[in-house]
Amino acid sequence: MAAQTVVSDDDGGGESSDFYFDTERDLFAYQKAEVLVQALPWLEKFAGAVVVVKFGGNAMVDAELERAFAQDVQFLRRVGLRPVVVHGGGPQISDMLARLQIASEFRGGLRVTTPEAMDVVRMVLTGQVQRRLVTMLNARGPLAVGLSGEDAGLFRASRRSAVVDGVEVDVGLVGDVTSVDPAAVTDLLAAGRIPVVSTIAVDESDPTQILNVNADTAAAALAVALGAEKLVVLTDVEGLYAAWPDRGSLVRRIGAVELAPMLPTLSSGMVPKMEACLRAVTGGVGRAHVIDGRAPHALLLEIFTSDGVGTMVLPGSRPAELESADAVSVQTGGLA
Ligand SMILES: Nc1ncnc2c1ncn2[C@@H]1O[C@H](COP(=O)(O)OP(=O)(O)O)[C@@H](O)[C@H]1O
Ligand SMILES: CC(=O)N[C@@H](CCC(=O)OP(=O)(O)O)C(=O)O
Repeated sequence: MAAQTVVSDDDGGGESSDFYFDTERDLFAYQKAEVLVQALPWLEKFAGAVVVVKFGGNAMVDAELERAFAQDVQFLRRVGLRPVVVHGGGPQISDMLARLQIASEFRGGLRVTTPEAMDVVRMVLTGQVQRRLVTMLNARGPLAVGLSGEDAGLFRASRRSAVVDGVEVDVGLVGDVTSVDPAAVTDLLAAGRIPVVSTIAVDESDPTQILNVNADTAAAALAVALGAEKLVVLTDVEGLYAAWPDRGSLVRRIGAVELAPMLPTLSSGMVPKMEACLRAVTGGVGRAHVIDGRAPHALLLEIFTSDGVGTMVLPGSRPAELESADAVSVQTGGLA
């Protein structure tokens, strides 16, 4: 007689059952159901939770992935979470500036933004990227509504410079978010909508002037202002690497205490992302995550599986209580 596969299913509450499968088909069918069962404690834990999801321009690499992202966000909303999408669009802005033959450069990770470039930043973020995301999200129901940081005083910012080799350099119309009025977002959430936010800010010293702000830092500021349960940043790497670009050095969990001294050692795009995660968890957001937007459905895997994906940042120091809440162990007895 062929050996059976034994699956020991721990319900996370101390009870455990053994199931026996004679065929691979039976085992696969069980594993499909098991994915849903594993999601149960997370569905309970995150019922009604506000989750701010930052969708980076480099994660928007193809239409299929964008569709999968939209499905994930719809899924979160349909199962009772309250997702808020904050999007970037750096590469899309660079493409448009190149098409319009407007010179563009980054200094210290920030785009040097002339008044001419600022018009393009606003046009691409609010007029193109945000519109595309809203349309895609609404393919499964009219829930998404687009907002810019200009709307209802959402983001106010002060002008900032960049630091290059220890020297301050002027980067033009670039700001740091100094205050967030989340009322427009909370109104939409209360109405059951999915807010989709482009990160243009109004200059706090001149209400007629708009500023270009980094989308990671704006997403963190919004997550703090909303008292979000989670900030999830989707980008084009698996997460934070301790020894970039050594792929063996992926950091799965890190506390704010361990992350803070690491920031000066990081390079390029990871700096604003990890600063944003740090700002979020020190500002009261429960967890911040950096995950790979190139992997289809990474958002669902992060939120509804015990192991999650990518890098998780926790407030304080890295505690030991984080191992899986509902472990399921599979012992194969012949089918594997
Ligand atoms: N320590 C690190 N770990 C992971 N990625 C890093 C690290 N240091 C620099 N990076 C770079 O940061 C990039 C992500 O930032 P960025 O290109 O700004 O993405 P996004 O458009 O999603 O905001 C990665 O593709 C990688 O090249
Ligand atoms: C000041 C500054 O650099 N602003 C960014 C805003 C967009 C952004 O941050 O987009 P990603 O998340 O895709 O990188 C820019 O102009 O590219």
